[in-house]
Amino acid sequence: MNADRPFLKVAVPNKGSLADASMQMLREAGYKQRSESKELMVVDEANRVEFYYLRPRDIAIYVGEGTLDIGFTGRDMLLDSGAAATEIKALGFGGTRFRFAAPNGSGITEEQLDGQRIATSYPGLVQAWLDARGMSARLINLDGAVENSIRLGVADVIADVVETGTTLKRAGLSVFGDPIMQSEGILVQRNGDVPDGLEHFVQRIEGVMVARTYVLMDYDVAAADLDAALALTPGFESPTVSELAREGWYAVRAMVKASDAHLVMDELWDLGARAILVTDLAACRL
Ligand SMILES: Nc1ncnc2c1ncn2[C@@H]1O[C@H](COP(=O)(O)OP(=O)(O)OP(=O)(O)O)[C@@H](O)[C@H]1O
Ligand SMILES: O=P(O)(O)OC[C@H]1O[C@H](OP(=O)(O)OP(=O)(O)O)[C@H](O)[C@@H]1O
Ligand SMILES: [Mg+2]
Repeated sequence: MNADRPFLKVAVPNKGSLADASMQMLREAGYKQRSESKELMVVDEANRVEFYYLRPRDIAIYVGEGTLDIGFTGRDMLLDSGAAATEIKALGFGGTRFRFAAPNGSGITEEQLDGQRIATSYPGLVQAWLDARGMSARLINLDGAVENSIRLGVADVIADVVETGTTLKRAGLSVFGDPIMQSEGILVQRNGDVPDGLEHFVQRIEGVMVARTYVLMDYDVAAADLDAALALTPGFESPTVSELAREGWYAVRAMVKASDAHLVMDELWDLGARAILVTDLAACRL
């Protein structure tokens, strides 16, 4: 199958918050992944894909330079890097906000950032935010643990990734102003470039995302209640309706959002549907 096409080269985070979720998604999509954390690359011969394990911050750069075809990274890291790469798919994990924060009770506002020392690991994002407002500040570029920088006297405010807010709270800091951006794990490709094999790769990832979010629901319903039941379970495109051996009854099969499944089952039951079954999806191609 596709034996003559070149191997698709895919960058995967080797550590950090996106690494496990990216590898898990790839495994669910049927790809071979590394079995121990020291492996730098894996060749999946059967699927004609090579996986390279890299720092998440570097991934958009490799893809933008054309060394690798596509990669898993964070939206914040892509924009911070300024690499010639484009987001092609949001992946539904690694959700964070990028925000300014200052010591509790400081009362500082965004308008007062001119001339301040701002510590961050994302200088590209912060500089773009300042430029857009015609402001200037001294950026203190740190590798990580940015929340410590104010206490240690190298900065007045920070701009950093916030997920639960626990790290900020422990450091005695509070966010101020609007979020600079919302981030999540994304798939990136080189600007304007559609490498061979990309379509199937993206379809597999989309299949995993749908299989995670939807369940398959089957139920039996009397003809008189069929329309009301179908309105509750419109499916992804259209539900399958088949006649039952029992006169005047139908069997229905439809995809339902997993988060709504129990509510939908309650409502179907109330309108007279019976034998309501829910099945997890292992994979799909829609
Ligand atoms: N606590 C978190 N929860 C979820 N996603 C996060 C969290 N921290 C960072 N991220 C996201 O993960 C991506 C990579 O950040 P991460 O902190 O994993 O990289 P890093 O700082 O280079 O690695 P490390 O922290 O291991 O040195 C970014 O897009 C970021 O928004
Ligand atoms: O809001 P929270 O749930 O506390 O998560 C946010 C923290 O997680 C990340 O740190 P990480 O562990 O990646 O360390 P780093 O700062 O050294 O990158 C990020 O840089 C914040 O510090
Ligand atoms: Mg980090």
